[in-house]
Amino acid sequence: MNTEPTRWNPDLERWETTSRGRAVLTDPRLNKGTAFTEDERQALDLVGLIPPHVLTLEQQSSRAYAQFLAQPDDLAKNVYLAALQDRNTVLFYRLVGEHLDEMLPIVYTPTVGTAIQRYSYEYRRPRGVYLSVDAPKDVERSLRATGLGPDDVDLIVATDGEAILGIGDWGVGGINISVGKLAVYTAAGGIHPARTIPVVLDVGTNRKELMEDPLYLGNRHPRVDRETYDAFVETYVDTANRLFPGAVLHWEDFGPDNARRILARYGDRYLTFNDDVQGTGAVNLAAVLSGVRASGTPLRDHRVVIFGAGTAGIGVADQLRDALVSAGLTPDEATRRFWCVGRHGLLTEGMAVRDFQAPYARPAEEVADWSRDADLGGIPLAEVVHRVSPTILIGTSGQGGAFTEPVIRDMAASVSRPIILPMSNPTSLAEATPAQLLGWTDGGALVATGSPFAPVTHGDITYQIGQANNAFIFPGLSLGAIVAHATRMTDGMLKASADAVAEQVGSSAPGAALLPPTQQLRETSAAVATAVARAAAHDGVARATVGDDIGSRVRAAMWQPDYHPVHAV
Ligand SMILES: NC(=O)c1ccc[n+]([C@@H]2O[C@H](COP(=O)([O-])OP(=O)(O)OC[C@H]3O[C@@H](n4cnc5c(N)ncnc54)[C@H](O)[C@@H]3O)[C@@H](O)[C@H]2O)c1
Ligand SMILES: O=C(O)C[C@H](O)C(=O)O
Ligand SMILES: [Mg+2]
Repeated sequence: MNTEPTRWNPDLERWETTSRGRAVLTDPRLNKGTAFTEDERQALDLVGLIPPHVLTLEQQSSRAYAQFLAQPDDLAKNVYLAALQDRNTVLFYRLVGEHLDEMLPIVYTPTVGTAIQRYSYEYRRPRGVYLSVDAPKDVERSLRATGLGPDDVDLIVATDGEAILGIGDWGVGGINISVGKLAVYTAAGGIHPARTIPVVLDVGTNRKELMEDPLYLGNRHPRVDRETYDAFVETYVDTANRLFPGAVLHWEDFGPDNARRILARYGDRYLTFNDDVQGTGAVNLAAVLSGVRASGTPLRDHRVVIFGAGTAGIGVADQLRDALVSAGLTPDEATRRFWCVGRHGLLTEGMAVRDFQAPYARPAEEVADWSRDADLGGIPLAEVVHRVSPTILIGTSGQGGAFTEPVIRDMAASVSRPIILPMSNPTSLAEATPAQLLGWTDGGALVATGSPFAPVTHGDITYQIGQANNAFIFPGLSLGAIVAHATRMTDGMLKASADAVAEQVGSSAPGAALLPPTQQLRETSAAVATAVARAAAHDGVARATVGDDIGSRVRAAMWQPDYHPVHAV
């Protein structure tokens, strides 16, 4: 029996609650603050607990916007919005939705990175579920404590905090990347906020300053050994899947080995995906496809250098390679179009590489007379670019400024419209800024970046900078899977998401962005979800019927930030 005092009644589209008085005001799902109607105030025992005048949601939103603008800096804005989210779900999403361009960078990349680093200092209230490797027996109890039943959850985002954006290990503070991704899911993908759970798997931290910080809120020990780690992840997956069998399991910001191992272990058994590997691969493919269109050179003729051969970099390579195969190359020919550069330079045969990097290692004879850098212990980016003359250069290294002027000028010397995608986050870790890239290539570069950048004027053209961030993929990807009742996330669904994003880019006129504008993220996500649901049906993993009305079904499934009646029971 469900003993929760509050439930959403989907048939009557209203909340039903046995709570009264302050308990109603402290539940962000129910709370409307000064917008509670006279009748609700009477029925829910709120009379006298809120000032008498009733405001509309629109009035509340414009007041909240003024409060937001009055915050002194981006971190304070993030904290302000988090507090609003804790008080009033609808108002939070109404405000964020009305100012998506301005607020996405606050609740999500890049400011979410600062909020994670400052987590134990800015802490106000808990949000989400904190699972500790030291208490695996409590995993079930903690997930049940959400009060959600088997049919109540569409999506769980989990991180272990080891590889947050490009800023590394931030332990329990990682919960904020799960929270931030879910905010994007709802604001941009219309995922019902009450049907999601943010999770952090606290397996310790290797950051000494956190372990020694008296205010640090996570487990104060190093990350556990692999066996303990795997057993804990297994407990999480089993329990989450048993309690919430329909939910998408989203993995975020795991270290490269764990990210790949988890995906390999669970990808074929559950409805699950790794955002950094697969979401990033798909958004990169979308950016490349629209760049290729603008470059005038067919996809099958491109050469790709990827700087940063980790979770994201190889995820990007894998999906791009599949696209080259679809464009007519053999798998082997396609693989040979990639030169991947890691922390010891170009991946070459004979180097100690990770198994997922191995297919891209270049033959020793090819590079025999290429110059090496003794400090690096291998062939540096500049030499690779000089030898290869790539048409596409992608940054997934987390090394701010790594695309230097000589490297970019060298690339542009042989390619008139080089596609250059510095995808690392947050902003300070971008491999180059759009202004630099457009300056060094005299406006020739086709640029998109992982973090948001303002437009750049060069000569008499103003260049819009598309954001090659997986935020263009994951909301629609999961929404499509949810609407189709998919049982797996297939490669076909990922490819469909990339194609759908690329199709949303209308123009390849000079200065046009390679990706759709952030302000249109809701429309883009609806298009992605529709394509993904169709792909799920095509791949035989959809349990729901996916017919001609799928576009309208997707739109109807998208949650909107509007107040609904709160009914006293
Ligand atoms: N735009 C997006 O949607 C998106 C998505 C995921 C990740 N990213 C960004 O990509 C970056 C990497 O993330 P990740 O999850 O792949 O991390 P990761 O740790 O798995 O990979 C980083 C890789 O960079 C390489 N590297 C590190 N130092 C280097 C150096 N000095 N020279 C050359 N290579 C070096 C290594 O090969 C390493 O494997 C981060 O900044 C992250 O924000 C962007
Ligand atoms: O979180 C983002 O902004 C994109 C990506 O998942 C990342 O790790 O950088
Ligand atoms: Mg990430």
